[in-house]
Amino acid sequence: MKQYLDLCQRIIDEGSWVSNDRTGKRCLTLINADLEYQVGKNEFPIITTRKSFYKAAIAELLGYIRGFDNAADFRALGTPTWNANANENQAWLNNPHRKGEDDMGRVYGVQGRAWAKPDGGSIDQLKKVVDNLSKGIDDRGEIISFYNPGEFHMGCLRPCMFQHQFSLLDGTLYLNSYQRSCDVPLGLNFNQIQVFAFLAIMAQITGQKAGVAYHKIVNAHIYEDQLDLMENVQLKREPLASPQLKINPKIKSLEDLETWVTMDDFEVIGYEHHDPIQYPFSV
Ligand SMILES: Nc1nc(=O)c2c([nH]1)NC[C@@H]1CN(c3ccc(C(=O)N[C@@H](CCC(=O)O)C(=O)O)cc3)CN21
Ligand SMILES: O=c1ccn([C@H]2C[C@H](O)[C@@H](COP(=O)(O)O)O2)c(=O)[nH]1
Repeated sequence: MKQYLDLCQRIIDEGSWVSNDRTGKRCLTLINADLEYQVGKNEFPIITTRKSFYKAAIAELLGYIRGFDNAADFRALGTPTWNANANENQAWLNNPHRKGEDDMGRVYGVQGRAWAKPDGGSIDQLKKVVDNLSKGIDDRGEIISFYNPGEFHMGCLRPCMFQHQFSLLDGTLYLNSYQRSCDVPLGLNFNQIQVFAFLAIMAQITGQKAGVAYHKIVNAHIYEDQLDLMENVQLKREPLASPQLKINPKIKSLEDLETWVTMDDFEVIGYEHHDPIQYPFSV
């Protein structure tokens, strides 16, 4: 929690104003932040200075794992977070590749599970990594990349957390996640949980011991209409103790994640938090 608050304060103290054409808003922006999560020690990096809807964050991750390309599937799993990008952004609504209501196009999970090969067929990046890690193999390329510039025009948004690399060292599993663009008040609240949970889940289904997750953020920003709430409400609050994430131990394979797992299989034990804050969202 402290590293999150320190990043917010750094943006306020050292950030520069940048105008953003896509949203038509200005952002207070900082380049480069490195966050670390102790997954092996189960120090769950959930925000306590406001109420965090952590189940929605995990539902997003599960949707990426399942290769979803539709905001309705995300809603059914328990998160409304893709509704606006699928249905309210004019550039995407005008895009001939959009297949109708709720379609997100070839984003995140589609790239992770079905990266199109130029010579036909597709690549399931996630399955390859799971299969290797389950056998104790780290070929120094256990990478899941969502960043496919050749298909940006076929999706509603370029991926923000665009790459995850797993490493096995001395019987411990590590994760390095890379994020090109981060809405710190809204997105990072979810992204921290997702990086942590991704390592915890992958360790569990591959039978490895979880270690540390390293989260690199390049462009970290606060939108102009979020700044007052961050500076004068959230940063005035005292953080509370970090809780633990409990994942149903019956989840043992990628197939389990693809079929029967729901948000009931994830619980945060002892989550104390301050009141919710509703930050404005930019589409
Ligand atoms: N501007 C922007 N910021 C983002 O963080 C973001 C995007 N766009 N587009 C794609 C995804 C969608 N994500 C989202 C979208 C909405 C919330 C949000 O409204 N969160 C609320 C509660 C949501 C709920 O009720 O479950 C929050 O208070 O955290 C968070 C992340 C993260 N990403
Ligand atoms: O997981 C996510 C997804 C999105 N975001 C934020 C970061 C930016 O504020 C927008 C995306 O806008 P771009 O113009 O494509 O950079 O969404 C996030 O923080 N986390």
